Amino acid sequence: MTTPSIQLVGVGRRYGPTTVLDGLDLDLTPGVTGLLGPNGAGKTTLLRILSTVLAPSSGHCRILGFDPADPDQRTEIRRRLGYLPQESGYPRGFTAFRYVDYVAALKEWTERDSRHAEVRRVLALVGLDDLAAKRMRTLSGGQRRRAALAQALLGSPDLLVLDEPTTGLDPEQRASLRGVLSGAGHRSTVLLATHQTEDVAALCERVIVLDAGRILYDGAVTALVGTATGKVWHADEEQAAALSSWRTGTGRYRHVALDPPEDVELAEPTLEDAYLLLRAQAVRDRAGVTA
Ligand SMILES: Nc1ncnc2c1ncn2[C@@H]1O[C@H](COP(=O)(O)OP(=O)(O)OP(=O)(O)O)[C@@H](O)[C@H]1O
Repeated sequence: MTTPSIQLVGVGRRYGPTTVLDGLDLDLTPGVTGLLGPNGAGKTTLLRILSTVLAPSSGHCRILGFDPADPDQRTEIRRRLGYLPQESGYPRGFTAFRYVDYVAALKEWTERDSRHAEVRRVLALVGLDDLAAKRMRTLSGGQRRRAALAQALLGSPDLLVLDEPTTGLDPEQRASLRGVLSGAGHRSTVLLATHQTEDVAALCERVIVLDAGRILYDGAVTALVGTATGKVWHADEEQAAALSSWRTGTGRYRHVALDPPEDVELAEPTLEDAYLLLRAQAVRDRAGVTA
């Protein structure tokens, strides 16, 4: 059995009186794991804890074999970590090359020639090699996001923590990024928080769904998609009671519901369908408990 590169036991986080993460138990091993959840579920908070930016209020973490609560061990984690925050500031006057080179220097990459070679490698990985000499302020939003991603990839880190990496990327860049991340997942532990269920379906074997600071689902993507079988269907009419319902380009409606009618024309479910159903079931369960 592979030793987990991340182990969380009873990890919680509060902001004042508000509990944002509630006693999470989680093991992560190499590969690309998707992290889904609604706005405010606690995804960024979890990623910040894994990146040693934020300390948990309770519980224990072991990251790449080190304890982030110990300052020396925290440094060891940071040496092996690549982190793409949800929002990052940019030195606007720096070129893309200088920005990534600056981060590489902060990461203790002292030998200039090998550092520059690594900066060129990661800029090429995110498709910015031709734009390396442009200043950050003159790049588009998606191009700046790719520069931020390039800094996370420096040194092929053992742990890659990415907060919505595909936001603002065009379809070619998103597809190309999938290649980069699946490659990274061969040797590293990659955790990818996103609202793009297609990216998770395309890339990840495992998905974690966070909801109100708790893990609602942790398992295989295929198993989660399988839970939606029989709950997605096509019809000629609108279905007001459905969880989601829209008229597709073919002129027919596609419906998703926890309790579909009988004898319907079933459609192939997607991860998005399964995610919507999982969340709806959780709301129903909570209402049932409080009723
Ligand atoms: N510094 C902070 N002080 C107080 N509350 C905070 C702070 N940071 C986050 N929160 C709260 O913690 C909760 C979880 O936020 P978090 O950013 O982790 O969610 P998320 O799942 O990443 O959401 P999104 O999908 O919108 O990015 C939210 O209710 C948020 O308001």
